[in-house]
Amino acid sequence: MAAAAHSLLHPPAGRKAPIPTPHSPPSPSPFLRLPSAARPRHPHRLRSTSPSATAADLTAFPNPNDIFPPIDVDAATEVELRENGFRSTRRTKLVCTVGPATSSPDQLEALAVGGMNVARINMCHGDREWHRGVIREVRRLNEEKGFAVAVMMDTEGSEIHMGDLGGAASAKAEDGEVWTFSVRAFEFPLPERTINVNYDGFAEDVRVGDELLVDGGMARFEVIEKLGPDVKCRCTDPGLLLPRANLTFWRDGSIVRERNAMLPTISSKDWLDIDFGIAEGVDFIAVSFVKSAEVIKHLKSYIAAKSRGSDIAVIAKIESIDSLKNLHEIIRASDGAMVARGDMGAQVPLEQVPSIQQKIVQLCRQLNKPVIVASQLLESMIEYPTPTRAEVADVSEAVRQRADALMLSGESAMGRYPEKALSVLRSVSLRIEKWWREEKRHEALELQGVSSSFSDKVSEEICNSAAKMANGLGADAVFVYTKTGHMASLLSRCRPDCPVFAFTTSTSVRRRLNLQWGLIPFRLSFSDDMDSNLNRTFSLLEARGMIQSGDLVIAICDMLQSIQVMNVP
Ligand SMILES: Nc1ncnc2c1ncn2[C@@H]1O[C@H](COP(=O)(O)OP(=O)(O)OP(=O)(O)O)[C@@H](O)[C@H]1O
Ligand SMILES: CC(=O)C(=O)O
Ligand SMILES: [K+]
Ligand SMILES: [Mg+2]
Repeated sequence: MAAAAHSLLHPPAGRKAPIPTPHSPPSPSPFLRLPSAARPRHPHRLRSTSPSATAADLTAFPNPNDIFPPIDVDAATEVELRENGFRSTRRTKLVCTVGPATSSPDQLEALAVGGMNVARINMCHGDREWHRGVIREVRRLNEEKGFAVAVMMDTEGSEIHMGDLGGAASAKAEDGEVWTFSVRAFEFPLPERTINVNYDGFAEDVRVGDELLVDGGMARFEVIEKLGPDVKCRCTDPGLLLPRANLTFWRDGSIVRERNAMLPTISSKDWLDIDFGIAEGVDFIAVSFVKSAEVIKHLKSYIAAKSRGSDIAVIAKIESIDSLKNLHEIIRASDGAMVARGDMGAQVPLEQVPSIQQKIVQLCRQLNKPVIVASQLLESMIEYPTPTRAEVADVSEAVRQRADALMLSGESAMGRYPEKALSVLRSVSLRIEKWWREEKRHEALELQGVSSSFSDKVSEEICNSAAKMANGLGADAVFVYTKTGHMASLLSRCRPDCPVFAFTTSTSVRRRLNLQWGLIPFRLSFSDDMDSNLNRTFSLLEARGMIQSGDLVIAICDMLQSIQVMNVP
């Protein structure tokens, strides 16, 4: 079960060189104060256990709630902090798609231990009972084992896709074979070389000569004959057909969007799934094949009316040509975005995907929305225990772009090495983040203002200043006390050199912050008296060995809009 904390690729990164921190006692006023500069410096001691302590540590650890009820942090994050030290702890968040390979309690726990921040369930696959089982198991792990894994539900959407393969896990299409794609309702088992298509207009919309792509080109066919509901196609590029694989058809080099362009983004099945997600209290709903901002606004107001007070975040999946056309409005309307490269690669030429990815990542940062880079990051690890060099380079690039989160799909859902794949994401993230900090590769990205009200503008400026001060002073951490999570996300947006400890009273805000770069969300009740908040936090964290006397902390709070700079007493 132990997901190795450190690299499969490199030896464990050694302990980071000691970071000098100035000493000074905390001063009493809640406003901007600096520690006295000319104090002696002492090396930052790391409260390390063994370098590869993850799983063992977690099982050896009693449930933190039993001992320290007033403060909660994700158990695996706490271990990572000890292992890597404050400043070197992982910033990039990790999303794992749960599937048959990872849905048992032990498998889910292994992913949580391995650093999964968000568990994704894809409503294209599995049934209601299966989804409910996974959601409840994640919640149970959180409660009983001290994790804070969030749950993301990903809608099916109503793009054209194949049906189930009559129970088969996959089917192989060979060069030259003739397959029938049909809109007929078949009894199982399906006739040989027959694929059911979910879109009723399919047989009318396609023309002889069109090219049919399965999963964006994993297999290709040419339409050779139309016979009522049946469309005969010859395989021109052999490949593996997976149940419910996405289908697109192309004519004269362009994707065909006939009447299927009118399909709703959220189908009637999706609405039922969304009701289910709201009832089960998922943290994120990712909307597949978003075409416009309207659908996001519609869903957000539905959630607000239906779930009164709960704050499910809506993530726009950018995976179609229409979503690229309306990118700004869609992202502005959403609580985050996903670069869904799988289907996107079926709709735009593959060579355009990398620049689109970079554009979306930067736009999300500008608009202060978390962004997930998804699909095929470690595709070969579905079958093999080590990634290809090219995959490692791809993961590195997403980390270097400072995307908030990376996502595993088939690698964790149905691959042979889910924990190893997660461990690769972890070690590559750590290594590239460290490289970036050491090289001080501060990007040219100039952050523009995102706030509309004056009060928000003040918060934004405080966050920008706090991040800048943290970098300039070599702070060990920024502490942010936030009711809604907004100030924490503004800090994350600045991508500071040290981690951000985000204290929030709400369990759901805390789980939502799991998706944002560099944030370590804690649940803590706090007051509007910053001095007492800080003293309480210091003693709680010190008792847990998470901070120690002398650590330099910059603290901000959304209620007071103050900045304090102080050493842990
Ligand atoms: N709940 C599940 N039950 C069975 N198989 C699953 C499940 N979730 C995922 N899979 C398998 O893992 C593969 C990759 O998962 P992923 O979530 O990326 O789906 P996808 O079908 O490729 O579509 P998309 O991500 O575009 O919705 C799927 O094609 C499917 O074979
Ligand atoms: C994740 C997803 O939906 C895609 O890449 O298509
Ligand atoms: K989906
Ligand atoms: Mg998709």
